[in-house]
Amino acid sequence: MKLAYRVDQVRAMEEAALAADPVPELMQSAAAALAAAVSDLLRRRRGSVYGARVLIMVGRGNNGGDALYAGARLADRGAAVTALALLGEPHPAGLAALLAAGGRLVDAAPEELAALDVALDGVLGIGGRPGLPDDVAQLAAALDGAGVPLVAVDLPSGVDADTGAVPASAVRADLTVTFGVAKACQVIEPARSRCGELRVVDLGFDPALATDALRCLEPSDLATGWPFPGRSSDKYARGVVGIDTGSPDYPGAALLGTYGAVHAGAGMVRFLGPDEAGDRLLSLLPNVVRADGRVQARLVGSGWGDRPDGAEVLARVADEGLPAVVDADGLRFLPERCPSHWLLTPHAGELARLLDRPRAEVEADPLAAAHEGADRTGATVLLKGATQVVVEPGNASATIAVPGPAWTAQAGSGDVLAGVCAALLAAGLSTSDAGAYGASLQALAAAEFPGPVPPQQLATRFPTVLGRLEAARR
Ligand SMILES: NC(=O)C1=CN([C@@H]2O[C@H](COP(=O)(O)OP(=O)(O)OC[C@H]3O[C@@H](n4cnc5c(N)ncnc54)[C@H](O)[C@@H]3O)[C@@H](O)[C@H]2O)[C@@H](O)CC1
Ligand SMILES: Nc1ncnc2c1ncn2[C@@H]1O[C@H](COP(=O)(O)OP(=O)(O)O)[C@@H](O)[C@H]1O
Ligand SMILES: [K+]
Repeated sequence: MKLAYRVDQVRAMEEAALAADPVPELMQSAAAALAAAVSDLLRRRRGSVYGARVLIMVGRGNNGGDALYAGARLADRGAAVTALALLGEPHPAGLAALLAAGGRLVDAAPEELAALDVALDGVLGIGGRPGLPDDVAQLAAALDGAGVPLVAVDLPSGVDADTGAVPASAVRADLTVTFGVAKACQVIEPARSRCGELRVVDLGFDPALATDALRCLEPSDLATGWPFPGRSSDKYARGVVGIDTGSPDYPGAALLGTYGAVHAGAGMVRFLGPDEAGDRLLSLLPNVVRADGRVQARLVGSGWGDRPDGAEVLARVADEGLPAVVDADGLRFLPERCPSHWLLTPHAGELARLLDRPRAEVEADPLAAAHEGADRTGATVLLKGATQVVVEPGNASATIAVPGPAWTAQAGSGDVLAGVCAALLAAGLSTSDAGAYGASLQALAAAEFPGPVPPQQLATRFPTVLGRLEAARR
């Protein structure tokens, strides 16, 4: 599992490290690692650092300082390094080091950008506000257009470091060399995609100083935490899911959720929704049981439309006390306070309606919106989207699912995912793990295909992915 942090947490870790080591030393460690990463890139692309043409875009903070010191190291190795000050006076000691090593300070970008071998973005780091002045944005876009590899120092300038939003112009990097720990913007879209490859430089920060880091799942976490059946497991150990989804207008949601639960390994699925969907389901999946009986987790809400008894169904599910996934239209009928063993699976529009806010606000800061949703409802929230985040009520931490291709963004994907999450709840996982593992499985399965596939076909790839994960455990 990777961890990522907000700026206030990074600053606290930085301060503690600074108490042990003076500023220049920390900056020198950062610059040395940055110079090494740029040297690797130059060697890969042109064989050597010697004679490479390097442009450094410099702001007026320590981020520019890192870039200038790294530039000095590259100049020492024979690169032709040019620094361009973009926001005023650059870091004085860093600039002095670059000039002493034979680098130059210029007041305009070179005419022929395509002749550059690499550009460093040392404009803004964790002290930056989102967005870039127009001239900086134009230069960054021109470098990108000219095919010059861009290395972001700590983070791509212009992104919002804490939310992952890109509200205005921002650098698009090929490589980001980040210091101490990963930052939230490196794991949340759309900023995540602006980072390119991410390299985290160890500066000896103490992660124990921040208890509520963002937990970013990797496939190995699924291999360890997925409830694979044991040799003596029976269908009840694997878990029985009771599904009441779909409606005459939306029968497909019932089929898709059931596909999700069955292919994610539910021991049994009882389909308790409308007959139209149930009859069709049996012809596709004869293993599905239509009779009520023992159930270990419920799935409700997908494809309900304006179901007239929606609130009563949810009240019954709450009284019964079983873990449950409440998806889609079910979210319109939530009680004042939900049981803590419920997992809500809204997309941004559904969460916006729940919080009575514009959708754009949820999309601009999905993490904050998911926290608000969990705290208000009392249930765990899996907020779906390009970044899938899971938040428990009263818990300042959050889990981010393994990211997957955008092809997943299609009608019906959410229905399948809700079925996967319900199967995981029935197998005994916590609401938070069920949401995060479910969303991760969907992403890993989607990554198996070179392009779009319908969600029901995606579900049939779950067994292959799970088989591989289980084998990786041994
Ligand atoms: N303190 C330390 O010892 C270390 C700091 N490090 C570096 O220091 C960086 C943070 O440095 P700073 O706190 O100086 O902050 P920045 O270097 O991010 O820059 C802040 C400066 O830019 C200006 N600014 C912010 N947003 C702007 C915008 N949108 N348009 C125009 N100007 C804007 C601010 O007014 C301020 O002057 C980190 O990202 C990292 O690169 C690393 O060297 C590790 C060690
Ligand atoms: N850009 C994206 N990249 C990857 N996955 C995405 C992206 N956008 C949406 N998704 C995923 O696609 C699924 C869509 O779910 P949802 O909108 O609820 O569909 P529906 O309700 O029609 O079934 C969710 O799992 C969501 O997280
Ligand atoms: K930067």
